Amino acid sequence: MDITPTDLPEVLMLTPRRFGDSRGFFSETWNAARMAEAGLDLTFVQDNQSYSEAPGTLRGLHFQAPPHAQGKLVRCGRGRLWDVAVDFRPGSPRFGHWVGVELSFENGRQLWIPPGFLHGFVTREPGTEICYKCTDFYAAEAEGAVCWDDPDLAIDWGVDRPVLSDKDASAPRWRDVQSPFTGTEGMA
Ligand SMILES: Cc1cn([C@H]2C[C@H](O)[C@@H](COP(=O)(O)OP(=O)(O)O[C@H]3O[C@@H](C)C(=O)[C@@H](O)[C@H]3O)O2)c(=O)[nH]c1=O
Repeated sequence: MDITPTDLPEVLMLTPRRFGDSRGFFSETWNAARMAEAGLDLTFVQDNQSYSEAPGTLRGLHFQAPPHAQGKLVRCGRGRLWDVAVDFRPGSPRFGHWVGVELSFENGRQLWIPPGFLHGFVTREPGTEICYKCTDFYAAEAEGAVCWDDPDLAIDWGVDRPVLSDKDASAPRWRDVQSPFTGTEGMA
């Protein structure tokens, strides 16, 4: 497993080893003991999958407020997507900064997004599947969102008119959402 920090140092890119043979490949997509040895001692309680038909489908930017804050380990099971994390921790020197990484079935990459970050993604191929492990359960009452095309964040999604849910199409602006985080999330 190769682990590389991104421009947001708490957001990590993980590339599990693939054992290829004449059938295809085998890969451990999560191994708690090995990851703990590598400094990522995490407990996941929920696994999620979503599937998007059209390329240019955008989901985000989402978070869950404490005490239900979620860290997410994201990978692409099929197709290709652009995964984005935004630092939403008050007091962080990188508050409001974002990072994007292409995740695909082909490259097998994963992105670790700690609690305290917004998460969103846009699909880049038809029939794209995303899978992610979460460190806390879904809690509808703790859900929050920031609009994907916020000018203060200026995220380069590579699409102008994405397919959105009604909820995401009417999400509030970054400057109007009070961060519920303490600022220490994601610290080692
Ligand atoms: C996220 C979630 C949704 N749901 C339900 C609520 C709703 O009826 C339906 C669809 O929910 P949404 O429209 O919020 O799904 P979606 O827009 O795919 O939301 C997801 O987006 C990405 C970017 C994330 O990071 C996730 O945490 C989650 O917020 O699924 C659950 O039952 N459990 C869950 O964990």
